[in-house]
Amino acid sequence: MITMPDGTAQQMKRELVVILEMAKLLEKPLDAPRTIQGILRLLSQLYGLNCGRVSLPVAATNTMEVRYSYGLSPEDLKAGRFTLNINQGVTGYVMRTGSIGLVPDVNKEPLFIYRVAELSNHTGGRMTFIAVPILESGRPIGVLSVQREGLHERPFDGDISLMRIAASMVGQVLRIHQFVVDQTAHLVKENQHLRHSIAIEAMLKQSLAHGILGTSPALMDAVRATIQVARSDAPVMLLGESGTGKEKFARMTHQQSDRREKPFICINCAAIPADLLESELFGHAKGAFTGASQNKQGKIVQADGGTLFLDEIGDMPLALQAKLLRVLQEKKVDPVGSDSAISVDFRVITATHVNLQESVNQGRFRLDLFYRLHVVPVQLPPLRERQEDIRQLALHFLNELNHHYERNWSLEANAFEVLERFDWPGNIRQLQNVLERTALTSDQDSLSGAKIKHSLSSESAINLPQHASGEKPGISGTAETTAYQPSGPGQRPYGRSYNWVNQDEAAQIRATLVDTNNNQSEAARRLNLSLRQLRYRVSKLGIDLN
Ligand SMILES: Nc1ncnc2c1ncn2[C@@H]1O[C@H](COP(=O)(O)OP(=O)(O)OP(=O)(O)O)[C@@H](O)[C@H]1O
Repeated sequence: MITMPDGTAQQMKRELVVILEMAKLLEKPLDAPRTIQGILRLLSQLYGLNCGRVSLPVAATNTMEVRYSYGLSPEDLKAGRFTLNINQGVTGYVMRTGSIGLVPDVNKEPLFIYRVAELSNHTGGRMTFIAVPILESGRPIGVLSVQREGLHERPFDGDISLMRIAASMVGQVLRIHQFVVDQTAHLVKENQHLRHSIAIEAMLKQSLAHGILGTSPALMDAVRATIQVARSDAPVMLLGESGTGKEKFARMTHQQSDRREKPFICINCAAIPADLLESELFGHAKGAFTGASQNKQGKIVQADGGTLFLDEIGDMPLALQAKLLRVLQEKKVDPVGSDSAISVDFRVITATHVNLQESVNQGRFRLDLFYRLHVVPVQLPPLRERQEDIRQLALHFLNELNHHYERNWSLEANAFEVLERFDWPGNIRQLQNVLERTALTSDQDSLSGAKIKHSLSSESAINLPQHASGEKPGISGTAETTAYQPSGPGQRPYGRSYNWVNQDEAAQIRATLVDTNNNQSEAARRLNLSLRQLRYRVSKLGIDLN
């Protein structure tokens, strides 16, 4: 049996008590601040090691701060007295080197910095400062420090070994705490991601239910914007080139609103001659003009309770704009030749392919009406800006054709390539037509890229209405037409010119990228391409961007 002096046995007993009490703290559910403070409290109350603190490095800085403490005044903590540079003082030394820091008498140690008010006021007596590293895989991740006041009989060895045990417990708590924090952050992120995916899925389902195909971000933005406001009565203005699905979106908005059981009335202001548009919209009384043999209900009254969709609103004559504004303000319609107004309640959705702000600037559209209608603008992307949707749309339309004509047409792989490389100035409607023409003129069920190209080149002979440039489509209500040029520079009847991706372009794109220091936006601008088109060409032509 080993015998030891009474003092040593006593001290070991006390150490054991402290260790057992600390271990008990670790058995409790994890609460890092509480557990670490508990450890510091035990060191102080049971062992006389006071003002315990755990200093940790501050991320991305060269400093450390006290994160957990016991017995330090809140004023000192608040005053930030415990933030120190890692190159300073005993704590910094322990953190840098992973060694033990023992200052038997702080009054005699020049390295020691008096940070605590209590210490700075300390006059006589001996004050010992002990700091041990908190290690992880042998590397310091923080420092545990205490101070011991007065003359103690016991040697420092016992204090240091007890502190090492305490530091390893603190390290364990910190590790578990960090693990929980990381896991929680990961779960929060995953949860956000899931919510986002669910929201997109829900939107896709809703848009699919209305026959709107496509999953591209540009289309989803438009779907999101539309669905968000569908249930309100806010006027929606759909902006986009011809054939981008403005009418489809208007119908979806109506179907998603509380007015869905009521009529959806659609009128194309560009398709009706100006002199007939007034009576079409507002109605007329019998005898109002030659040929008005009976009362006629206008589209606005027909839309009562439901939604009125005014397509190509930019083509509405100024006189009718004033009349429409009155209806929107007063919620009353005056049919032509009638002196009794009819009360109406409808939601208005408008669509335009022209830049209405420009029309306002040029005096062709009333500013007050513009403000009334342009409450929720929704931009519908042209097909060339959502090339990733072309395959899905093409397959869908081909299915419809097969169903309708009871045939079994299919698209060859190179047909998809051709479809995806085309600019589609007439957008989805044009895609539909080209597929139908290709199918009907093909003597085989399998439709090749060459056949699609053939149908597309015959498109170049078709006159299409002036578009997208914001140029005047004709106030009279009959849109001006312009020849659709396949690739003539400067000719952009529908957005960008008819451009195939071809190898000859590669050198020009490379040179432009070099000239612009690989600034893709600037290169796209110089090449008269959208950024998306440029990126598509860069990937198709295998151009190295480095
Ligand atoms: N996202 C889509 N998914 C499936 N079909 C679509 C989609 N968008 C449009 N279409 C179809 O394309 C054709 C043109 O759409 P729509 O008439 O809604 O376009 P628009 O922008 O109103 O055209 P315009 O301005 O020339 O009247 C329609 O046959 C429509 O069903």
